[in-house]
Amino acid sequence: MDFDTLHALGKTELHCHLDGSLSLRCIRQLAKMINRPLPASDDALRQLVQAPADSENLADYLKTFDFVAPLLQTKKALQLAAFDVVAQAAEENVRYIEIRFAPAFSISGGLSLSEATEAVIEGLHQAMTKFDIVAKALVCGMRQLPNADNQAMFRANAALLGNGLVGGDFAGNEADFPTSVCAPAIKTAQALGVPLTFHAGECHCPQNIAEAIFLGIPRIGHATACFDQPDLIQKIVQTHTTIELCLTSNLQTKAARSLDEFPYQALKAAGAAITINTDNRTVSNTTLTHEYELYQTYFKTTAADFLAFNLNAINAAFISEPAKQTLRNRLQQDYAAFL
Ligand SMILES: O=c1[nH]cnc2c1ncn2[C@@H]1O[C@H](CO)[C@@H](O)[C@H]1O
Ligand SMILES: [Zn+2]
Repeated sequence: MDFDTLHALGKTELHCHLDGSLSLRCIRQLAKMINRPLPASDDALRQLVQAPADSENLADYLKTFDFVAPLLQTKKALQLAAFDVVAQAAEENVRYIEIRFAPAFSISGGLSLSEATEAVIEGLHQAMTKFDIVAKALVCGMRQLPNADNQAMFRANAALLGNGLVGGDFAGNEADFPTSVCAPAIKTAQALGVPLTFHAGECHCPQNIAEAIFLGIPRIGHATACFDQPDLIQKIVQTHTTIELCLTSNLQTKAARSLDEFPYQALKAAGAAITINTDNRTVSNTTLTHEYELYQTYFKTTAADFLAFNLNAINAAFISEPAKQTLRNRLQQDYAAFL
C-alpha cells in the first residue's frame, strides 16, 4: 500500500505520550504563554524537541522531555496540549487513542495531581467534539519517583476513572528502577481499580517484563527484551498479555540495537496480541502512518495484519464492551476494501 492508503486506513493507538507528541505549533503557542523564547526556525526548534539520532540509551532519550515540561504547568496549557495531540491523531485517521502523561511532572505551577488530569481530559473532550475520534487519558507513575509519590498520584486520580481517564502506566528510568522496586505502587493502583499498562523491557532486561506479567498487568509497553526469550514469549501468549510495540522509539533508545532485536516477528509467529504505536510523535519524529510504512517495508506487514493489530488494540483498550464493538465495526468497514 502506498503512503496515502496507509494514511487513509483507520487506526488505533494505545501508547502515545502527551509531552512527547506536541506539534511544533503547539510548543510555540505554549512557550508564548509563559514568555519563553524559542528559536525562530522550525528546524532549530526540532533539534531541541527531538531525541538525538545518536541517543545512547533510554536515559539519554528521556532527557529530551525536560525541554517541554515547563510548558505544561497550567490547566490551559494541558488542555491545549491534549487537544493538539488528538488533532494530529485524527488527521491520520486514528479512530481510538489513549494518551498518557505524568501528573507529577505538571504540578510545579500549583496544579494538584488531579487538576492536571482534569485539564488533559477537558482537552480530549474538546477535541472529540471537533474530530471523528475517541480519545482517553492514562496517568503515568514514574519508576524513578518514590512509591509514596506514585501511590499519592493514583489515589488522587482514581475518582476520575470512567470520566475520560481510563487507566494508568509506569514510565521512566527502567535501567535503575526495575519492576520489583515499583511493586508497592503497582499494587496500590490495582487495589484502587486502575487498569494498568506498564513500560518494560526497554533496557535489555526481560526480567522486568516477566515481573510485570507476574504482577497481573495485562498490557506491556515495548517488551523489546523478549525478542530472544521463547519462554517469556510463551508466557505473554498464555497470559493473553497485549504488547504495545514502538519501533522507531526502540531503535532510538537502542532498546533494539537493530531490527533483529525488535520482537515483532517472534511475537507475531507465537500468536501474541501485538499493537503498533508511536510512543512519542515529536521526540521520535514519527506518526502512526509512518510506523505502518516501516512495518510494511521491513516486515512485509499486510492490510490483514494491520486490521488484526487494530482489533488487538480494541480488545485491550480500557473502555466498555459496547464502545469496543462500535470501534470494531468501524475498523472492519475501514479495511473491507483492502482484504
Ligand atoms: O519510551 C519511554 N520509556 C520510558 N519512559 C518514557 C518513554 N517515553 C516517554 N517516557 C516518559 O514518560 C513521561 C510521561 O509521558 C515522559 O515525561 C517521559 O519521561
Ligand atoms: Zn512510552
